[in-house]
Amino acid sequence: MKILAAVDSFKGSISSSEINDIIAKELEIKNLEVIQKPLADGGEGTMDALIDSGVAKKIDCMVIGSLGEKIQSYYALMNNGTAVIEIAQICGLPMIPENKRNPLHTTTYGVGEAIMHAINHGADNVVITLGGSATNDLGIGMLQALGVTITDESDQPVPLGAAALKDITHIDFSTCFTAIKNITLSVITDVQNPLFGQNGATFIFGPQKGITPEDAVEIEEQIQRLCTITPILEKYQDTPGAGAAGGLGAACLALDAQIFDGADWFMETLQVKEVIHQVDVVITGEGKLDSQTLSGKAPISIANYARSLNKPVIAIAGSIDSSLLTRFYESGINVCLSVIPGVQTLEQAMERSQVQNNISYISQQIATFLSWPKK
Ligand SMILES: O=C(O)[C@H](O)CO
Repeated sequence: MKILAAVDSFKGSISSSEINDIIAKELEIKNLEVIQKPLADGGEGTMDALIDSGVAKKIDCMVIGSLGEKIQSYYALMNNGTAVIEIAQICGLPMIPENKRNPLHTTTYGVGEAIMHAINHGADNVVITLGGSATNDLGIGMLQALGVTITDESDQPVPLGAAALKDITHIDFSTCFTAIKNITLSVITDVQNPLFGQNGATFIFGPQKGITPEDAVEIEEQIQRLCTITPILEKYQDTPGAGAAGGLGAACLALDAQIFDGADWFMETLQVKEVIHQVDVVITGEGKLDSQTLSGKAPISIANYARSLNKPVIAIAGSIDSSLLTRFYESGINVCLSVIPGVQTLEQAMERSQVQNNISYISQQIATFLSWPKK
């Protein structure tokens, strides 16, 4: 029997490749054949999943972090010339201490620097994964790093951070570096929100980044104003995903980027669908199987496709929202298994060696079941 192990990372605990390795080891003891595919949906862990699977190499780069200081970051450069840049590794919220979280001063400048670094390393296709940012600067920092002219009424470049949005009187995309016009730019967004409005970037995601209600109103007004003076931003203000990463989505769209669904892009890139054709059973899952999983996360994309081929799907997870089981079944998952063998605190259940043990435990159960009856 052939099995596909394609489980997304258990965020904050263990990577996709490590989980698949544990599953493969336990199943192979029972003489089951396992094909492994790392899984990600464009969110945290996307670059690592590509690097771990060997389809991309890790390229280190020094860029400006969200607080304006130089930081060591990296991106994934695939053998086909596609660079994948996870903005959460450059201006991500968890990268800065809580007392320093303030979008008035945080910037996306480093994202632009990473894009240029990748182009200088031969990338002709750059995929930016948006989400988990500490910024709300409408992508102005990134645009500045890419040569877009952004000036105040004295024709001076404006400082970094959303506090300077109010000073901008002129945005000119025509000065954007030619190198950007010569590559294909794509974005994968973690949310579908528009740029502004009650459901937009600032009001929905600003508070988690430390925006005060008063600052939110001011930033919102400035973003709307900048759209009215910049037709290319205005064009994309309502596009789903424009509000991702504090408006970085809109800035990327203005650079002519195409928006992709993260899970689909990943499955396509790692040819996961082709493998589903070859196997008898699919094992997928992620840290939490919940309502977010149902809104297009990678395990659901896999399960959907497997169902279309009539292949059974086992989903494993650290926690399962049991009120949604019917919806998981309808989406192509045949059984949802918790990896937790007994009572554990959240802290224990997320501790690395405990997670490894838990995944071994559930893999042994699956292996015993799938290898029956003994020949
Ligand atoms: O970074 C953010 O603002 C959120 O993750 C939504 O994209």
